[in-house]
Amino acid sequence: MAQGRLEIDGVSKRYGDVVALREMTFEVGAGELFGFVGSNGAGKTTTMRIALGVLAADRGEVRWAGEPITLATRRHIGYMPEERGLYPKMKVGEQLVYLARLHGLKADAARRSVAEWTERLGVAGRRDDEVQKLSLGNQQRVQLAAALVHNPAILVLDEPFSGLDPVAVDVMSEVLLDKATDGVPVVFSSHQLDLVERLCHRVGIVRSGQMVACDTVDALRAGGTVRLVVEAPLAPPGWAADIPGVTVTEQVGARTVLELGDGADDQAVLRAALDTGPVTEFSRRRQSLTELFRNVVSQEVAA
Ligand SMILES: Nc1ncnc2c1ncn2[C@@H]1O[C@H](COP(=O)(O)OP(=O)(O)OP(=O)(O)O)[C@@H](O)[C@H]1O
Repeated sequence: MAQGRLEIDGVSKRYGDVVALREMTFEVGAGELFGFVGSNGAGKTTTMRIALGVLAADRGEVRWAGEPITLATRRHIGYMPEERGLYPKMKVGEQLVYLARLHGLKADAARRSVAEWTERLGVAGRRDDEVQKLSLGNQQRVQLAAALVHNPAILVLDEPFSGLDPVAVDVMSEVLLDKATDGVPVVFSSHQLDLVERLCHRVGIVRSGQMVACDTVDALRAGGTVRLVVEAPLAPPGWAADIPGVTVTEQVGARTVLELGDGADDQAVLRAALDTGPVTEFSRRRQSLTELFRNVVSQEVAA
């Protein structure tokens, strides 16, 4: 199957008076794992539904491998909806075979694929159980299997990690990385930013229906505030207050976290710390995606 990038190009959408998306634009390359993050109501689900074609955009276009997505190409998308979409009274195995066949697999291939994915996702022993008898986490594993059984060329997953236990998170992470390695563009939304930071090649931060930052986490960090962590057990409160260009953001016990402004000298901080007695830790701390996210979102609010 042809590999290609998924492009969301200038997509706008209103629900009555509510503007859900304003020229939403980003792309996910073949083989790329893309994390889609944003506050509640920012427009992630709306974007994903439009990418899948279950919702029409007011303006803009979604393309795959350079061509607008059509009914035929939609069959190659694996989608995991936020509201989940399994039939509660149907047996897990029957349901997955049905879904695989709906996407064009022959009966034998569908059964093989269902056996493979339920095994991989740890729900093979539940194939004869009704979906409603499974725990929520296991239903979610089945939902992921439903997105994968037809060997999709694009994966679009709405909060696939929510509510999963740590082992299931590892299984899900591994599957998504493997699909990306196979050349599939994979986009998923999540509020678990540590996970997004760890897994994704690139991240898009969306606010009020617009993409406000989109890059690798390292690139998004570049130019951000430099933070220092200093542990000086004998330092009195306020020991760093008079160092030029330095703001203390946290002081708990022996540990102080400081932000360096433009031109601030980290060696001046070290000297001031040593003046108080022993220094047991002195390190630079990289901004986490959570901190980046807060900055981007608050900048936008201020704008
Ligand atoms: N069917 C609908 N009718 C009216 N407004 C809607 C509808 N669906 C979404 N919206 C509105 O569109 C905006 C974007 O919602 P969307 O569900 O896409 O956000 P989200 O980023 O997925 O949020 P969350 O993280 O909470 O799932 C919100 O203001 C929401 O209230």
